Amino acid sequence: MQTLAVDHPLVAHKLTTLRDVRTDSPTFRRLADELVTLLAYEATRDVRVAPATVETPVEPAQGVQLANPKPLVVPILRAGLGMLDGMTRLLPTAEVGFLGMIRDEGTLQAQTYATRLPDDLSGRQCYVLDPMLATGGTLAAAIKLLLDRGARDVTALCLLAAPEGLRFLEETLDSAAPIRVVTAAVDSHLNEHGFIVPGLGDAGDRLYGVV
Ligand SMILES: O=P(O)(O)OC[C@H]1O[C@H](OP(=O)(O)OP(=O)(O)O)[C@H](O)[C@@H]1O
Ligand SMILES: O=c1cc[nH]c(=O)[nH]1
Ligand SMILES: [Mg+2]
Repeated sequence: MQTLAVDHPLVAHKLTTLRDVRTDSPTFRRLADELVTLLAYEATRDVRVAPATVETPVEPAQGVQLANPKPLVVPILRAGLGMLDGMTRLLPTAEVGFLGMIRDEGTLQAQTYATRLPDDLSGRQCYVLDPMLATGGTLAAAIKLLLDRGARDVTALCLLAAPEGLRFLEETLDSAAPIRVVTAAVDSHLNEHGFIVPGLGDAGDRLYGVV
């Protein structure tokens, strides 16, 4: 597994405001959207393209276009939805699948409550969106689901990752498939409630309110 913490002053600047407890939901949503577009630039560095020719006003030019099958973007509901627009702005022809997962805040175990994905993911490059990689249970279960459907090339985009969660993914995922995690930062540790420290709190609640 490869982990990339994107080292860029704009990412650090936006992340700092995102963390701030005084940042309201509308601002939090806008910053999450902007951050994912910056992360997506790095996360799609190996997106597959095929040669293409276009007519410029002057003469034909050789270029590239996204190869088929098109990439699949998979936000993990609920908080991952806050990253979807930012991602598809950069990859407008990508298809979108959905996973609904919730972590039991007592046991810290992830449960899947919704799955809407293509049955066959062989040959698809998959981009999983979830702002928080804490214990890693949610992301590990999501990636396993994609691998079980034939995906062999999975990149996860997170706003924050904990070292414990990254280690858990390393230990539990099939190392034969190339898995990448692209994050805005790797934080210090998890607290006794499984929250990322210093973190930003509950990402779903900060995006959408407490339910
Ligand atoms: O790495 P883990 O320890 O599994 O925790 C991370 C998960 O917890 C949060 O979702 P949550 O369960 O709060 O659901 P929500 O998006 O509906 O708020 C977050 O968005 C991740 O999906
Ligand atoms: O810090 C954390 C951990 C899990 N889920 C969150 O939203 N935040
Ligand atoms: Mg939540």
